[in-house]
Amino acid sequence: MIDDPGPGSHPSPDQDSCQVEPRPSGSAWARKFAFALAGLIYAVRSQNSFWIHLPIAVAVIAVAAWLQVEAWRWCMLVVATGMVIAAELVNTSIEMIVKVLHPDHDVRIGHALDAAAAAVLVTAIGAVTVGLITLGPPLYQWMSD
Ligand SMILES: Nc1ncnc2c1ncn2[C@@H]1O[C@H](COP(=O)(O)OP(=O)(O)OP(=O)(O)O)[C@@H](O)[C@H]1O
Repeated sequence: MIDDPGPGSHPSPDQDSCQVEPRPSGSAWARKFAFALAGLIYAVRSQNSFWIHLPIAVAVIAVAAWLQVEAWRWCMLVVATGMVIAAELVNTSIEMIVKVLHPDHDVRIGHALDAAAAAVLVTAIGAVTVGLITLGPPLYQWMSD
């Protein structure tokens, strides 16, 4: 029987083969969720970018709740905010993998890291645009009342 290393630990190369895995059971799904949650917690604690993203996300959610916006506005805000956080997680993952696998300076690695950072920037610009379009009119309405 293979020891379960738990979230935050990783299988050795011989365990990490390309065999077709059996359908995950309930506890296997719980383990997958625990690994993902561990990754989220680690990224938030180690990346100062999240110290900007998360307060903004909380503020947007608070304003939307306070204004009691319609469901479609909630959907837009949740998707836009989720995309920024997801892009930041992928960017964090790429940065950390590069630091382990290729810590030496390489122009191609630089381009790859820049592209990953650009993905975060693009989603952030999109999220700001969505925020203005979805929260702007209800905020204006509230100020006019
Ligand atoms: N190994 C490398 N080779 C070439 N360029 C690199 C390399 N590592 C970093 N860079 C350049 O430095 C930039 C910043 O990379 P880095 O991984 O330090 O991002 P950061 O967001 O500043 O990291 P941190 O999370 O440590 O604050 C990259 O976008 C890239 O242009």
